[in-house]
Amino acid sequence: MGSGLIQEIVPELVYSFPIFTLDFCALLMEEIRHFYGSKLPARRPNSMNNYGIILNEIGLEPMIFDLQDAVIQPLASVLFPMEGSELESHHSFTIRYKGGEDTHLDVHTDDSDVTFNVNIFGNYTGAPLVFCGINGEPDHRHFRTAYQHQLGYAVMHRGRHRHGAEDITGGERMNLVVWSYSYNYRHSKESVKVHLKEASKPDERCVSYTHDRDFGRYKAWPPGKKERFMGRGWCPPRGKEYDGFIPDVPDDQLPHRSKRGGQPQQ
Ligand SMILES: O=C(O)CCC(=O)C(=O)O
Ligand SMILES: [Fe+2]
Repeated sequence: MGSGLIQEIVPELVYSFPIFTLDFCALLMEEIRHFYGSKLPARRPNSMNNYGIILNEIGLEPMIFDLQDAVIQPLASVLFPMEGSELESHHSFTIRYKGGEDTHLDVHTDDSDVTFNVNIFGNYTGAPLVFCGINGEPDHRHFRTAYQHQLGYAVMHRGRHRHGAEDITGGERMNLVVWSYSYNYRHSKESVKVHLKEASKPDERCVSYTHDRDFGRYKAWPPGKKERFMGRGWCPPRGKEYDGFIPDVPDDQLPHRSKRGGQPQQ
């Protein structure tokens, strides 16, 4: 931190630093475009991402382990000592936003303990990465900052930090994302999820159509999302709503009231 290379984007929560040279970004893009060109079948990295590739499946697992050992682990143990002191596995993938394809990523938390996210193709406009609060805290749906990716720069944050990517307005953005896991953290009492009552109504930029019960009160539904998600959200959990909360669909009108008590992630 003292070197000035690592910038604190949200104090104590989100950091950014240069990591890949422009040549390396171009090489990685070449490899990924070759894979797209091959038309080989690809499983998608998660349910929110239709155009990404799982990097282990195109032979890049050893490279990502090297990256985890050399960069992610040493930084995570200093920046996020509780979640990041012993990272031993990862799920790594690319994400792509482009007009006519996925244009954004709904607000969410990651199924990771520490997330490392580098921009590897930057010929685009829009698509800021929005950070809100830590999942379960009273202000977890309050806007903190909008970060504009820079080519070759990484962002690091905890998996349970609520975030999302807003619409791309032109060009194409591609990022490499590494979700790292810590067995020890996952089996510690610190990782037990506690959801506190929300302090006040959410900010418009922090509501999620996938997860929230009151999305429609704050934002217009993107095309096709209302039909698919309205009445299916879990957030805020019942009993933890802010004063004055009104859901999009009252509980007694929910056709498929979820029996799950938990908080689904991506
Ligand atoms: O667009 C971004 O940079 C965020 C990607 C992200 O949050 C994810 O893939 O989980
Ligand atoms: Fe994410």
